Amino acid sequence: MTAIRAEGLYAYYGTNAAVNGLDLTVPDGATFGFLGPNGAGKTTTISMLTTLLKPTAGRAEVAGVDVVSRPAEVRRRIGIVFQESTLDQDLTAAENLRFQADLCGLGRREARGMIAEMLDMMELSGRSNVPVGQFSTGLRRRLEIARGLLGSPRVLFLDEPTTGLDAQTRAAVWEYLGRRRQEQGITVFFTTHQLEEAEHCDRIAIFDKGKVVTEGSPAELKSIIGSDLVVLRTEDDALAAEQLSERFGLTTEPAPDGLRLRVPHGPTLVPRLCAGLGVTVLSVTTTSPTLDDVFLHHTGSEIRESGTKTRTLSDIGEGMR
Ligand SMILES: Nc1ncnc2c1ncn2[C@@H]1O[C@H](COP(=O)(O)OP(=O)(O)OP(=O)(O)O)[C@@H](O)[C@H]1O
Repeated sequence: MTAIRAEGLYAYYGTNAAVNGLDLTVPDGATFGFLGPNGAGKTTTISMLTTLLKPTAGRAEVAGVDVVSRPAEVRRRIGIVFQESTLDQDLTAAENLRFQADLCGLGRREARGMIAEMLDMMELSGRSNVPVGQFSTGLRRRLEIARGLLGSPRVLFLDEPTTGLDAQTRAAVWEYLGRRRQEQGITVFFTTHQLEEAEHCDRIAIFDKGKVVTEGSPAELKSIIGSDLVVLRTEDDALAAEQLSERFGLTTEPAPDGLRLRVPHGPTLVPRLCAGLGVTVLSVTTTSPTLDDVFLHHTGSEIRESGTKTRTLSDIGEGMR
């Protein structure tokens, strides 16, 4: 079964198309990353798929149910973890979950069992009676995920689930989600603007300006870039560039860290290059394509937020192929 299917989905705020004709298919049981920069329309997409916002046009099904015509049924089959915390700070961890269990319509006995199970799985059992106001950001996030999983959803939606978490807590959250997915086969759909996070996915859709620009597994998407970046520092870079062009037909670009070139398979080619050059090689590094490269390749801009180095298409070798 398909967990999520969207066809020609649009969301307008006034005249601004936040989601601009989205087509999407998420297989059952997948961990699917919806990757895009700030303002791309990720939250708006999640809002439509979770029935919180009515699409301006188009249709979408979640767990086989239409989000517009049968919203209550969709809600019974999904869990949501919002970008901002929606926990009640004055209630304890267990009370927050009990409140959610009531909303899910779980019976008393069933609720008690599930709450204990969730707290245990998220390693929060020892804190069940602590008010959430006393929780760290990481603990709150864990509790929110526990709450999202409480009604045994078929599809769990998470909007930027690990934003603001340190690396250790982020890793723990992914471990919990992975375990849950294995045990219950749920589909995990999450948005992120952090490329490292997308490595946890079976599939990724790169989303920009309200549209999916490409989709596939991380490996498939990286293979589209198809080449490794080699940075070569020699005793005479100008001469090395000349020889690489004449002897190997390779185009290079001078950069502050050395000569940059793109080759199909760096580890195989680099020893041949070094041996064939009549210039002493001081250092050489080979880097495989990253999702950052993939994003840049498809959108012409970087996903990273301002304040970091701006790269251009030539950095990923667009001009060399
Ligand atoms: N309630 C609203 N009213 C008007 N415009 C909105 C509203 N919510 C979002 N937008 C606009 O729609 C576009 C998409 O916003 P959205 O929050 O869906 O993006 P996002 O990809 O989730 O961004 P972020 O990563 O910053 O959360 C943006 O231009 C935003 O300013």
